[in-house]
Amino acid sequence: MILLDGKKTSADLKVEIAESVKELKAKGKKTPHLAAILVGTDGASMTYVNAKVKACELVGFNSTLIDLPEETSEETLLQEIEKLNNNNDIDGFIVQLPLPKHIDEQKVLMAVHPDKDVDGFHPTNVGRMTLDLPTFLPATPFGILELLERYKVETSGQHVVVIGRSHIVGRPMSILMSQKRPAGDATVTVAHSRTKNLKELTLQADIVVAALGIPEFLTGDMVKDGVTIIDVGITRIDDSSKKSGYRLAGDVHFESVAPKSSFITPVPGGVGPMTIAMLMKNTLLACERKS
Ligand SMILES: Nc1nc2c(c(=O)[nH]1)N[C@@H](CN(C=O)c1ccc(C(=O)N[C@@H](CCC(=O)O)C(=O)O)cc1)CN2
Repeated sequence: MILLDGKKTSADLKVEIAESVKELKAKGKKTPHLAAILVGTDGASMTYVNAKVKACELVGFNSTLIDLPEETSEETLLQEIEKLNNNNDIDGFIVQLPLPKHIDEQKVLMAVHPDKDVDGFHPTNVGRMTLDLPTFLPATPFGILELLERYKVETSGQHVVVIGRSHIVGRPMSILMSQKRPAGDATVTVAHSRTKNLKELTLQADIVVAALGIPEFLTGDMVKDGVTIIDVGITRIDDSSKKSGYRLAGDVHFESVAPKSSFITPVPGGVGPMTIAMLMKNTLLACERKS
């Protein structure tokens, strides 16, 4: 069993991105600048946004964090987005999800200019991704492709079962892995909460992408020997024995699944850190595209 080490791979990627930034600077080009909008005080979202700002520092980007209170109106948020769309120094920006319930997420994501949409969530960019045209790929699926490629996991002709159909992970993952591309060319099945014979499907899978958000859902009896496992889930579970007060659980029951796997991502240290690194890659691309 080989661990797909997202922590190390993302660190390698950040070194590569930092090199590109140095080259840009040496040529007198602009320093990439990422902005992030955070609405509210959700603990996990704060952790992720802070990690994005820290990653910017590490690779030599400029960053701007716009921290808005929970009660921010949709209108105010749309105004903040418009300011970033019109700010020439900002190459790309993200609105951290989830948003508070009173805000229409789709309306917000559609307000981000596609050229600055480094999350790849705008319908224009989703369409371009679907047609396999140059665009910003959503960071989590992009990170999974990068991990599979760097670890030389065979995907061509393999049966991939993606559990979950979210706009951020499951849906784009299924599209990307079915395309003719590195870490693609797979035969993909998308399973979700209404799927009737899930275990029958996962038992046939060469690769399982677990992205349903139910902790430790996928167990050893649901997979075949030699399977590759991509665990996208990160749930915080109360645990008073930990200093933080919680432990992190993936969607995969690691203890029973790992012994049957050829490759498996851990939680933490698997897909999560790759998400941050690929956001940096998209921001660099946004900056390079402008110059
Ligand atoms: N605008 C966006 N919102 C959200 C996205 C996104 O790509 N864009 N994805 C997720 C959250 N996310 C990034 O924003 C993210 C999740 C997890 C990690 C990560 O590094 N996790 C660590 C554990 C960290 C911890 O909780 O202590 C790990 O897995 O090792 C980074 C980014 C939803 N929202």
